[in-house]
Amino acid sequence: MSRRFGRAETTRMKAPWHSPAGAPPESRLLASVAEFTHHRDIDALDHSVVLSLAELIAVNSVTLCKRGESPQHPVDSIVVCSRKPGGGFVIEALDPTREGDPLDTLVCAMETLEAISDITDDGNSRLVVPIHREHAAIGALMLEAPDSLDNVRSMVEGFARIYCNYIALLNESERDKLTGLYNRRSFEQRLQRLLTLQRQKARGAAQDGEDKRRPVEEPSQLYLAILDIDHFKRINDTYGHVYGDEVILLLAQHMRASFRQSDVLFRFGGEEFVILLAAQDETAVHLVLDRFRQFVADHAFPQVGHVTVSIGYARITENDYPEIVLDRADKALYFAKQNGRDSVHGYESLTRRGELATPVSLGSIDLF
Ligand SMILES: Nc1nc2c(ncn2[C@@H]2O[C@H](COP(=O)(O)OP(=O)(O)OP(=O)(O)O)[C@@H](O)[C@H]2O)c(=O)[nH]1
Repeated sequence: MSRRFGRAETTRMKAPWHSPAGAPPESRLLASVAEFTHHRDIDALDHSVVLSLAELIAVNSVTLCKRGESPQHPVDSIVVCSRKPGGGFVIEALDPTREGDPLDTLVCAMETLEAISDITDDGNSRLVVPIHREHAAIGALMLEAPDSLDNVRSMVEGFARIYCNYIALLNESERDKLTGLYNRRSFEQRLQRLLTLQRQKARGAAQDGEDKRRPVEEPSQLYLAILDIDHFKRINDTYGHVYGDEVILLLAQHMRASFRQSDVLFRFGGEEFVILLAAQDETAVHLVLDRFRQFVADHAFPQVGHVTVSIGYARITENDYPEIVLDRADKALYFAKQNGRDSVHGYESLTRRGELATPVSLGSIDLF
């Protein structure tokens, strides 16, 4: 299989379940479904699905691709489980932004909602099955094997249906009911995913740098921003909670439309939102956040009219505890609230200018 997107995050795996030698195929199948639906964590579930299928069927590899939220980013994540020549499996998370085949084939199956059965350049059989719910694909499964995969197609489609139902349940527990944005519970896991993706991109960029034919991607930093609606209590008190809720909902929709698909948006509770975003540097992140602040200030909400927001942000590095970064961004937000609201402030620049007290260190806050 020609993989033009880069390799990353390798984990050596054993089969997750053990069915006795000679057990009937039905019990192996049930054992594998029981194993993957045991997971409550979406990344662990994804790994378990590809591994279970690779164990059940004599394949070279099983790929699970998850759909992105915009046409510019049709794929959100890709996980591949490959059989090793000496036995056992390797699971890799691949960079979903690299173009070419097999990404194009996976996207085609997701768009047409039709399974694709073909032969790869190196002569293997390939089966791509869309994972869909209510006429919309949430992803696709792709299998490659030396022999024909026609006889396993209905089983793979069954796996796709079970996976789809189960992921819907897990997704519900990760999302805020009013806005559909991620909730606070999913914050740490999303942050870890983003840091992993960041590492993959850095590695990919280094490889591209060695390969002079490829354009080098500009390095970027990760930032965490906390956005809070100003004087929200007044909105509730003046117009009632229903209009208050509508402001929260519309603001969330504007956030989705304004930020990049790769930025991760949370409603942390009440009228407070968190954004995880990548930017070239502090100037760039400030510009993006201030542009959104200005958009909100200029926008007229139904009935309520003009509303403003305050934003505080801080940089995230690999070694930071999430609580520390949240606390830094919160300090910058507090500064904005104390200094006129309707503004954006960065923790690092406030600290450099000596406008905040002592920088936040691990010993200074309660982690639990
Ligand atoms: N409508 C609605 N109101 C909420 C929700 N969650 C929290 N609130 C209200 O949001 C208000 C937040 O008020 P405060 O924390 O005092 O802050 P504020 O009035 O926005 O003032 P500043 O943040 O200082 O600008 C409270 O009145 C909460 O009851 C919600 O889901 N819907």
